Amino acid sequence: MTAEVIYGKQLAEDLRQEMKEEVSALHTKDIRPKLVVVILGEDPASMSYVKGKQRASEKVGMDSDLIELPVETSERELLDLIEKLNQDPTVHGILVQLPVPDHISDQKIIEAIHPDKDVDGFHPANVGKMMTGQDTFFPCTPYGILVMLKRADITLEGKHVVIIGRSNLVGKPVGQLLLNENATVTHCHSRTKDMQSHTKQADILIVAAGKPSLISGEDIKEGAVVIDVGVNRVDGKLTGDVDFDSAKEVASHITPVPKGVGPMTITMLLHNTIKAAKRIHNQ
Ligand SMILES: NC(=O)C1=CN([C@@H]2O[C@H](COP(=O)(O)OP(=O)(O)OC[C@H]3O[C@@H](n4cnc5c(N)ncnc54)[C@H](OP(=O)(O)O)[C@@H]3O)[C@@H](O)[C@H]2O)C=CC1
Ligand SMILES: Nc1nc(=O)c2c([nH]1)NC[C@@H]1CN(c3ccc(C(=O)N[C@@H](CCC(=O)O)C(=O)O)cc3)C=[N+]21
Repeated sequence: MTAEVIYGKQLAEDLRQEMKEEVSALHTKDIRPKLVVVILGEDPASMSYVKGKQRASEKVGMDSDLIELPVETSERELLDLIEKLNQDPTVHGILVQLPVPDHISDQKIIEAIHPDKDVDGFHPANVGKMMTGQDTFFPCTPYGILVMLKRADITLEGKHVVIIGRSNLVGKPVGQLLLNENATVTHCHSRTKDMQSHTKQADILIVAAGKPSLISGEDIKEGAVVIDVGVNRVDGKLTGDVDFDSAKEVASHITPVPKGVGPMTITMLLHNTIKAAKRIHNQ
């Protein structure tokens, strides 16, 4: 079997076309969805993601601001800035690029962003809503994966989904969203014993470990769907966590890196920002 490749990039472009029309319709009502991204320091990988997001928001006609702060910015200064953005009625979405430098607490920053402007979906209030099956901002990468699976006509109900990873940003929320869709969910992590015995059971395998070539064809059940979330730079080249060439011989569907999950993440960020603007303006 040679897998069908699911190009998130193509789907992302289609969805952004639809969003462009939605944004123009909002402009006629004097609503201008606006995202503000805050980044501390000049990590090249972070900068590249942030630039991608800027380009994407411009393309759909959305307003977006990038606030670049020096790496030595204090926690107090960052919290004050977030408070100012919380109060600013022209700002609908706030994203602080994570991780922040060690002298600042990620959790404090996440909790400082007003839940109504938390387009990352990381605030405990929004996480709690997701856990209890309520509508809210869903974290962008998990949500992008869900939309990609649905658009590829992959049934989720009753499927065994195995996720490698249990981070608050990716692993845990993707498991929760798929549980909400009636999948049976297993998480593997660094303390899991005999991981292959789990991955081999997966109808849908989601790999979010940040370890290049962690998974290859021999770890995958014939006909499984493989979603590669990993973004690793190896010898200057971007690669995922899955050995694509061996995996595609076994899987029925597989996402590439690049052009897979990443572009969907950015698209769901735009979606959440439009949702925030509509909600703030009671649309
Ligand atoms: N494409 C996109 O849009 C995005 C991609 N990413 C990428 O996804 C990957 C994961 O991100 P994130 O969740 O933030 O990363 P974290 O480092 O926070 O989490 C990694 C998870 O993988 C587990 N893990 C690590 N090594 C192994 C191993 N050898 N075997 C089994 N489990 C393992 C860890 O286990 P434990 O909990 O025990 O430590 C942890 O739960 C990264 O490559 C990141 O760059 C992230 C966000 C967006
Ligand atoms: N508050 C916060 N929210 C995030 O959502 C967040 C974050 N912090 N910190 C970093 C991670 C990582 N992340 C990516 C998003 C898109 C691509 C992406 O679009 N990748 C392209 C390639 C881009 C390139 O060529 O560099 C692709 O896979 O095709 C990658 C990585 C979001 N993150």
